[in-house]
Amino acid sequence: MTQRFDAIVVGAGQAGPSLAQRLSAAGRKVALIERKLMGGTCVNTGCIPTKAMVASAYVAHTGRRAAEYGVGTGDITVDMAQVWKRTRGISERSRSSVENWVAGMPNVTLLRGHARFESPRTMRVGDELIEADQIFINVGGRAVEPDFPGVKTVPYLTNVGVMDLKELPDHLVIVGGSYIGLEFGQMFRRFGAKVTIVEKGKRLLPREDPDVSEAVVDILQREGIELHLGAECIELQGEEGRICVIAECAEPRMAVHGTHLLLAVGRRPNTDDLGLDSAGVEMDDHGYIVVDDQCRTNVEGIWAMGDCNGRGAFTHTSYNDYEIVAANVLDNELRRITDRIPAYALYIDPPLARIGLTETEALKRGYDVQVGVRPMTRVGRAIERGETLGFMKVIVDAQSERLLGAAILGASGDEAIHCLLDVMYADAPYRTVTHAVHIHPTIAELLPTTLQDLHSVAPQASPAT
Ligand SMILES: Cc1cc2nc3c(=O)[nH]c(=O)nc-3n(C[C@H](O)[C@H](O)[C@H](O)COP(=O)(O)OP(=O)(O)OC[C@H]3O[C@@H](n4cnc5c(N)ncnc54)[C@H](O)[C@@H]3O)c2cc1C
Ligand SMILES: NC(=O)c1ccc[n+]([C@@H]2O[C@H](COP(=O)([O-])OP(=O)(O)OC[C@H]3O[C@@H](n4cnc5c(N)ncnc54)[C@H](O)[C@@H]3O)[C@@H](O)[C@H]2O)c1
Repeated sequence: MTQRFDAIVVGAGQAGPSLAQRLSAAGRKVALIERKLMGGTCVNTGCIPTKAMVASAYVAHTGRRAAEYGVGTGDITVDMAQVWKRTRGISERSRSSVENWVAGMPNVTLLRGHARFESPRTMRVGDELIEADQIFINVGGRAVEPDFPGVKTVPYLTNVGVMDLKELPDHLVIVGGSYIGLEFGQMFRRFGAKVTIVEKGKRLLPREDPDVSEAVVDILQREGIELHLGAECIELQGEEGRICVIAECAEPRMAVHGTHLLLAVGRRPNTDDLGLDSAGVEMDDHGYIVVDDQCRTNVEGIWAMGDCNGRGAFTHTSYNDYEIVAANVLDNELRRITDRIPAYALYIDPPLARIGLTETEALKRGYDVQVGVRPMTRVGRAIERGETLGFMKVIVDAQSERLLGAAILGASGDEAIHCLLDVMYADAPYRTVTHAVHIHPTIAELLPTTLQDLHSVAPQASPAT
């Protein structure tokens, strides 16, 4: 017999539980379906555990520098089992709180299992058939497992397995030099492993301005991380404990031998086994569910939120998709994905925080670009903390006097950047910031000064991509 609900929410990641709660508060009878761990990627194998590990790595790194600050320590050692235990504890507490939250939601039935469409209004979860007029998909994604020659013969880790290592690898080789590759690369180096990162791009982080890429390379190399760029033709050989990553096409030819291999070459959506064909829901060539500005799919009554719609790849974008859907469906308030200003942080140390356009993008779009740059060596708080790597950079449109974007690669940049982001959301002139009096001594204190020191950038001086 088919069980009837008002709404089905598939996936308990960043959007699903919040939407289930709003629907339930509006008196709807809701089925929330989760096939694995409540809280999804961020809570279990993503942001939360990685940032907990980054925190351990930061302590190890700062401990090694303790004498600079006049603090004595013994030799710094890292107990990976304790790093793992702390990380898992933080992640598990977060998962429990999602579980308890959902368990306390009136009108919400949690079904554990894999959901698959049987028709546009019906889904199967194990032996149960359920139906609803509104279905909200929040199925997230997983690591791409690339078809490199030799990949089937070589043991490798993804973001899931690498977090479960309870012993330090001697030499971790990482393929992919973006968020996951760089965050894990720096943390394992700080834990004491030799780390090599192999990236197919000719420069690291090609979506960022070249000055940002160069500074990130400098930060990583200072810590002894080996980088190989332009490695487009990866081949794998070896066995447990003796792995070889080869790129004949790299110049010079590259062959790196390591003990462990992490593949961090991107994510793919969990849409291949969702029965979307049976519902007639359109996907793009990469399997992302095609949605409009309100997260609606091509099938009336079906929405897709979070990583699986390809319109964002972060926890905050998934959560914002929930807010957009809730506003449109329940509050009769028009909210749109395109109202969102790009914002993200790469959690190496110091972090790279980014909002809006890069300088390169702003020039390409024909803005009358002005840029202000301040090295962290000229930020008092960074000097006092002994963390002076990186710089802050603001990008302004001289015509409208609006902020177009910013990058802060520097201590606490991930926090400080929000005072610029909020001014962008307010659509206020950048002078709002230059006239603001910030607290001394903070990292954000120097943002008004950086904005008072703008210079024009001609299109021909556009940084090479
Ligand atoms: C290592 C790593 C670090 C990250 N760090 C950050 C960070 O610092 N900041 C940041 O903003 N983002 C970060 N991210 C990205 C962030 O984790 C994701 O963008 C976010 O979790 C996406 O949320 P979601 O709700 O779209 O999907 P998910 O959190 O992936 O949730 C989807 C849920 O759906 C379930 N599911 C899938 N298919 C089905 C089905 N058929 N039936 C039932 N259930 C199903 C899954 O089990 C999962 O629980 C990181 C990601 C990784 C991998
Ligand atoms: N701080 C954060 O917000 C954070 C942290 C971790 C992960 N994430 C999310 O997780 C997602 C996945 O991260 P990711 O780093 O795996 O993917 P990504 O898509 O950001 O980067 C993949 C990298 O692998 C490289 N690559 C791809 N194919 C390759 C090949 N054949 N050989 C060598 N290099 C190759 C790419 O050039 C790129 O640099 C991101 O989209 C991000 O949104 C976010």
